[in-house]
Amino acid sequence: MIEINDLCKNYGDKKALQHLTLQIKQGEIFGFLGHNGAGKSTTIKSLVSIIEPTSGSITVDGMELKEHRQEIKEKIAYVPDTPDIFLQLSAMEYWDLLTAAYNLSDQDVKQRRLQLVELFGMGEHVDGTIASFSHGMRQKAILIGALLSDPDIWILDEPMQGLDPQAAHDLKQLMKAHAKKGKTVIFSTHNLDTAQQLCDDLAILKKGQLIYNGTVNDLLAQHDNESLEDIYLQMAGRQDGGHLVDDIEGDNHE
Ligand SMILES: Nc1ncnc2c1ncn2[C@@H]1O[C@H](COP(=O)(O)OP(=O)(O)OP(=O)(O)O)[C@@H](O)[C@H]1O
Repeated sequence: MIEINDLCKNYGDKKALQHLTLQIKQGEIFGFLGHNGAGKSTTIKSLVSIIEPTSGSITVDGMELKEHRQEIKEKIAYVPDTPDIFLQLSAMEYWDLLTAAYNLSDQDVKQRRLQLVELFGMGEHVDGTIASFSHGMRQKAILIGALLSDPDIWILDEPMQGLDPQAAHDLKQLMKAHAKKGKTVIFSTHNLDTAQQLCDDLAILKKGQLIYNGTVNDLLAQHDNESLEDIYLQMAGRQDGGHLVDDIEGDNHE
C-alpha cells in the first residue's frame, strides 16, 4: 500500500501540487489523469524520490519514504516521461548499466532481457546507440531497462507515448499481468481509453489539486450515459471555450 498524505510541491510561487492525499493499493493498476501541467509528473517524481516535496509525506508498506529511501527505491522501477537519456550508450550498454546499478546478476536478467527484447521487437537494435533510435525505440529501450528487475512497483510516466499499436498493446498486457501477480502498477496517461481499459482506480488532477479519486466505473455511474471523455472534459477541462475553434478556423455552419 502506498499512502500519499497532504503532499504539496511549490516551485517558487507556483503551487504544482496542493494537499494531495490518496492511497494506492497493492496489486492494483492506478492511473493519473490530468491536463498538461496538472501535477502528474510532480506526483510521480515525488514517489520515486527525484524531487523533494515541499510538505506532506509518502509511505510505502508503512515505511516513511524520507527515512527508507533506499529500501523503497529498490522496490520500484521507473519510466520517466522523456526517453531522451543516456543517448551515447547502446541499448545493451544501457541495460548493463541498470543491471549493475540494481545489483542484479547478468545471469538473473539475461532470460528476462531476451524475452523483453523479443516482445518489443528490439533484437536488431541492441547494439545501436540510443541517440540513433526513433522516439518509440528509445521508449522501448527505457521500458526494457525498467522492467529487467521485475520489481514490486512499476511507476510509468506516460509510458505509451510514441509506442506503435503493437508495443502499446503488449505493454498494457504486461501491466495487467504484473498487477495480477499482486504487484502494483502506477502510470500517467492522456489517453482516456487506455485509462478505462486498465485502471482499477484513478486520480484526476487539475492545477495541482485532486478532483476525483475512485474507480472508472463509479465515475461513469455518477454521470448517466456520458462517455469518459465528456465526463473528464467537464471536470478537468476549460469551462468556457467552445467558441475558440470556430474563432480560429471560422464558423462554416451558417
Ligand atoms: N522544475 C520545475 N520548475 C518550475 N516549475 C515546474 C517544474 N516542474 C514542473 N513545474 C510546474 O509544475 C506544474 C506541474 O507540472 P507537471 O510536470 O507535474 O505536470 P504534468 O501533469 O505532468 O503535465 P504534462 O501532462 O504536460 O506532462 C506545471 O505548472 C509546471 O510548469
